[in-house]
Amino acid sequence: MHYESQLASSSSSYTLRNFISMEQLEFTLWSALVGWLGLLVVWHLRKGRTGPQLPPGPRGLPVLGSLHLVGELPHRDFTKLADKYGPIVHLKLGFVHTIVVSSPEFAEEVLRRQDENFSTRFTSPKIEELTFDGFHEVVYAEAGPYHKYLKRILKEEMVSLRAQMRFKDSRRVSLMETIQSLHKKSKDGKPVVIVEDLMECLQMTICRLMFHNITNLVREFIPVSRELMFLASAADPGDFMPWLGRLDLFGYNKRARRIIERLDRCMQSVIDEHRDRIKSTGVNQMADIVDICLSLQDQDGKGPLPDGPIKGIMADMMIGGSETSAISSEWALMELLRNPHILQKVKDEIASVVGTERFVEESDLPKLTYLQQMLMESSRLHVIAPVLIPRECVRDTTIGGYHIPAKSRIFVNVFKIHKDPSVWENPLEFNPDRFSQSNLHNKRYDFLPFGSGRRGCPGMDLGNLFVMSLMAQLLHCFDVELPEGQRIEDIDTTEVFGLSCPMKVPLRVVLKPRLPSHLYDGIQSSEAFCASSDFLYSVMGLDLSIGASVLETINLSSTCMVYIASYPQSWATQGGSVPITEHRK
Ligand code: HEM
Repeated sequence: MHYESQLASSSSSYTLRNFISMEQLEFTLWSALVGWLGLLVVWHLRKGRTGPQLPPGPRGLPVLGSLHLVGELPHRDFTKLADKYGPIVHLKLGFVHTIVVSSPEFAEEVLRRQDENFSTRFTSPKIEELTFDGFHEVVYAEAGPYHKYLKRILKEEMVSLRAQMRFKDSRRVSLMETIQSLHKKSKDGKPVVIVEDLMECLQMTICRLMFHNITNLVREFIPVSRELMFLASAADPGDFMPWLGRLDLFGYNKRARRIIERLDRCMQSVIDEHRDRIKSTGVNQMADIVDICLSLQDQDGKGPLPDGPIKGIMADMMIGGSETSAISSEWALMELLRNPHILQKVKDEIASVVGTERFVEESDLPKLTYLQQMLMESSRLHVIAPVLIPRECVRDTTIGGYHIPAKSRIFVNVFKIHKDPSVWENPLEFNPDRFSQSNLHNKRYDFLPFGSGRRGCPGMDLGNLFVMSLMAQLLHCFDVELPEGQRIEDIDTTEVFGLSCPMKVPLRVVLKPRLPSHLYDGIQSSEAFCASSDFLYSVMGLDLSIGASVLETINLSSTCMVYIASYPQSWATQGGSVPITEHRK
């Protein structure tokens, strides 16, 4: 009994002692936690006061951040934010730090001074699908030696004016086919959705530049690459909440995989066909871009440019080259319809240079300075990539004294810069004269239709050439009018956001031929062109570029050149130019 009561009392006193110590322990732990949190808050506040802060911007909601502030036209929403918070804005889009710069000064900081910090693109599971044999094409390639090499090949060997000299006839035949087809359509006087014809013209041109005359593949290639364009620009929840990317809620990753497989098959057969032809004839005629790419490989397909990147280059050409130029032309046409006095001035200029007894030649283009000014003005008001293609910051840095965390997504709001009243007088007015020789000024980052820096557009020269020739030929061959009953004020000038920004309601126009009918009737068909050029290639072994030397004399006019020369786009900033031949060894 004694033993039992002793045990009972000892056990109860043990339990009590134990309880008290637990309470003390808990108290101590809580005090430590509160103290630690307090210290953390003080440290954070002090850090905030002394270190650089994030740029100003909206606070955002939990999880979503400020996604609700960005709608279908992000460049317009970013512009509203810039009006409220200033030329550099920070917002969280989902879980992603997002920085929008909207002044020439901050654009220069991103595109030139800190180009290296902002030279990569963000990736997502969808973008990871967009590879060929595991190789990215230029647009999404990670910044580094591979991107630099591929881009240099694309620019110097394929899309520069020098490289394009050999493809003059391919360009001409597609353009003249379009004129012929528009001429037929014009006969019934019905309106045409002009961007569709322009797009087809450019896609055919690019296919011909790339693989000369494999017509059946061209037909397959065009719809597939359209789907690729859509997928590349489609916004996905995974872009803002990275863990959602793998769930593939909208099925984009799967679609991207499928489309790349199709495109890959299509391009591989083009490459194989070219390789077989070169093997069987023992000569690479350098007749198209695939031939040029294959010249960088040895007979077994090895060398610095395997098949994967060649397919990437073809995808870049198709995506980068066709839609951008077609849409630029559509916007320019729209502005001309809204400004008949400017349209008349452009037509007068073309007539004075070309006359009325022949079509426009590429050698006429440098003389069409007012047309060039008009196109530059149109690309100022209607930017094809209003926030460029977003980049990612590779390391912590500062802009204008503000902290920019590594992995932030960066948008350069060219849309706003191009309409900044402190840079452009009456910015909303369509006035080609602001690009005339006498009005040129030396500011570099207030006009960025092709972006700039390491990620700037490599196809600027070719894009300009496409748009110039299309517009010159179209305006020379046809009087372009609005359909009967449609007033200028009825034109809907809203845009759709995407990889490029087309008109929401495509422009419909009525075309009336202006030249003598025998000219349209005499347009050579593509079959005739292919037959004659094939004959030259295969029988006589002639390189058509010899006969296509007109482009040697083509330089954009001095107006354009001053601007382009002032583009900080140079390869010098990318580590100098290693001669391409070194990569061929
Ligand atoms: C009027 C025609 C064109 C316009 C307005 C245009 C515009 C642009 C813009 C704004 C960018 C983003 C630049 C940046 O982020 O700084 C870009 C990138 C690019 N463009 Fe173009 N472009 C045109 C024609 C072409 C053509 C003909 C090609 C053909 C090869 C091309 C290929 C590319 C490529 C590969 C990139 C990605 C560059 C990189 O990430 O390094 N573009 N373009």
